Amino acid sequence: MGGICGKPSAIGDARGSSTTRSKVSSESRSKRVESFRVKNRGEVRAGSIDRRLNSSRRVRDDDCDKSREVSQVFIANIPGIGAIPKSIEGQQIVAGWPSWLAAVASEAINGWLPRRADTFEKLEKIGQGTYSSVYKARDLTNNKLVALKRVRFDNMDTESVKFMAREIHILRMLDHPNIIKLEGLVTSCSSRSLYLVFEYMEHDLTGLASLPGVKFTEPQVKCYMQQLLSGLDYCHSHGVLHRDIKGSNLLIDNNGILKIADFGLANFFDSNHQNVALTSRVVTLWYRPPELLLGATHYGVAVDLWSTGCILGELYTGKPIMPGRTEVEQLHKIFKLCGSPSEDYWRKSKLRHSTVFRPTQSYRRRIEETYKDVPLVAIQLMETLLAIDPSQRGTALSALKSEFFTTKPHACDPSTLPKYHPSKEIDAKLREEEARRRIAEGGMGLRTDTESRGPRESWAVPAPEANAELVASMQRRHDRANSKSRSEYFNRNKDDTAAATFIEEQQARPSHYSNEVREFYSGSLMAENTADKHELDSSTYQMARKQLSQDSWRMRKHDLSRSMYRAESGRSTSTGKQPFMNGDGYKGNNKIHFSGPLGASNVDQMLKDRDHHIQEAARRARLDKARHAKLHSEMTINPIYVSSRRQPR
Ligand SMILES: Nc1ncnc2c1ncn2[C@@H]1O[C@H](COP(=O)(O)OP(=O)(O)OP(=O)(O)O)[C@@H](O)[C@H]1O
Repeated sequence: MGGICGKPSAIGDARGSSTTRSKVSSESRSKRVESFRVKNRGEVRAGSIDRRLNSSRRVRDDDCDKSREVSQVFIANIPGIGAIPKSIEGQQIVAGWPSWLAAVASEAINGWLPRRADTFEKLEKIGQGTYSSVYKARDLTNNKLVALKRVRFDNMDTESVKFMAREIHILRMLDHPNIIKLEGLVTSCSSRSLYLVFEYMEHDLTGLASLPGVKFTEPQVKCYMQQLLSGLDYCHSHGVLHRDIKGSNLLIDNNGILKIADFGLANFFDSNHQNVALTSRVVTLWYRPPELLLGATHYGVAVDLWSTGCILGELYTGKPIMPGRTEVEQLHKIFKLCGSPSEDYWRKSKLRHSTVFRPTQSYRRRIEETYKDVPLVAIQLMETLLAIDPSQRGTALSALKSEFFTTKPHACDPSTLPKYHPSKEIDAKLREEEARRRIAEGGMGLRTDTESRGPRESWAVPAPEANAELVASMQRRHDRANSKSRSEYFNRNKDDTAAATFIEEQQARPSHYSNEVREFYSGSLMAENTADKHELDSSTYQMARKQLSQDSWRMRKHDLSRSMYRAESGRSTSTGKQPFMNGDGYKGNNKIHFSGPLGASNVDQMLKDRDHHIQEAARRARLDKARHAKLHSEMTINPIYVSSRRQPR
């Protein structure tokens, strides 16, 4: 994919060779296009691309072979995708699709021809997702700006390609003003990656909300919510769950139009019976509903509605409303705000993790009292969307008919919204990094989250670890031949983490339950070891300290704690000791904390202690570093001194 990734300086060099290539193959190309057009009953629409091919701004794609010359054509408005006979796969290869893609994703590309890389001019990177990078580019065929989402298939297992094929398949099916439009695909003959071509959107909601000084008005919030719910209603009525609704996946253009993007986790669902098992490892942690955290595998539209409720709260408050760092903490935040599930709910839902996650005390619902400044109609909608029982959340359509939209002030027209500077989640991250760098340069040392960032920016971007399980889950799907689609339909547990399966095993074997599950949860909530000697001597702690200087603060906290946990658990194993836990899963100020059953006081205390330990460890690391620096300067000045002095720990 040299063309897409090529630097502007390479553009001039590529001009001659591409032009020659274009002339040489023009005859065979038109024959093949014609043949493909006939075979697809005239669905192929040849673009007026040849003129553009002579453009001086064309980028290099030297690696692609001549068979790709046919590819400067695309199709619009593809009807539903049916079963693909084998002969179509052959035609697809003739039409320019790489055989590895046609073999696995024939349905997804059916009726389309690949775009070629040198019909785009790459401009800049605008997004970094879990398994993809997104670039702003210019489509040289029509001079329009586009977004190119590059998906790499490093180890090229067919399951990864099928996973991507589902995203393409779903995107092609959906056609709605509030859903991002997939305009084409670019393949590379040289590398096994694929570019998805989308219409270009200037903002995403996370980036916009984190712009300094931006505060949304009520008509504006209603305008965004109306568009989000309209897009969702369309998805749901077409049998598609998005399963990753969050600010950075809600794109907004300069005309105020909001479009739902990133269908990487989307899937079809059975709207009537919900009898098809789906994975519970979906939705970014902050936006994940309680039933998924509790291991539900039969669910429907309610998962997207929960995330929508989180977005609504975020639009009013300017920050994510439940930013948990781990699944346990996320559930605790949910219970504290939305109340704990009723007895009836626990009994009926039979959720896999309910035994271990069930709080020892019940929590009261506190949405209204928490958001006193939010208008009542918005609170009412939040109450519905953030119902603990998914069956109480209604539908996107019922939300659209709610008083929130019928009461004045009404949603404004998107075109009347203020125009903003382009802003993306990636920009918010960069601003955050810059702010941290400035603080570090100012000699203020390491700070906690809230100390080191502005109030608005501070919660704009999910912590890298906030979605660790989801990332790991997706990574597994890509790394191993263990696709979500396969596992969801044939074995609901395969796609879940070993840890989740582990809980089930433990539940089946009550005699081993406590110790093993405690260990699992100590990993989940993270265990802290505060023994100075152990921290300072262990090589893992040294590694963690090294990371302190490299990573973002949130990442630092996460890795530091995990390294310390690993060190601690390694020691426990070597001595053969099992960690000790008292009745409520919390063991005072020292050593290890376990999540165990949730109790309001113990979790709050645990989190407080954990932050305290992390700050302590960071402080000690700073002191240690200063000691090293001092000693180093002494050694440099006075070599004799060195030999007579013992090395520091
Ligand atoms: N059509 C587009 N126009 C402009 N920017 C886009 C477009 N599509 C994506 N982006 C930017 O790229 C970012 C990442 O894109 P996307 O969410 O599709 O990738 P991903 O790998 O699935 O991400 P994640 O893992 O965060 O869900 C988005 O948050 C957005 O800022």
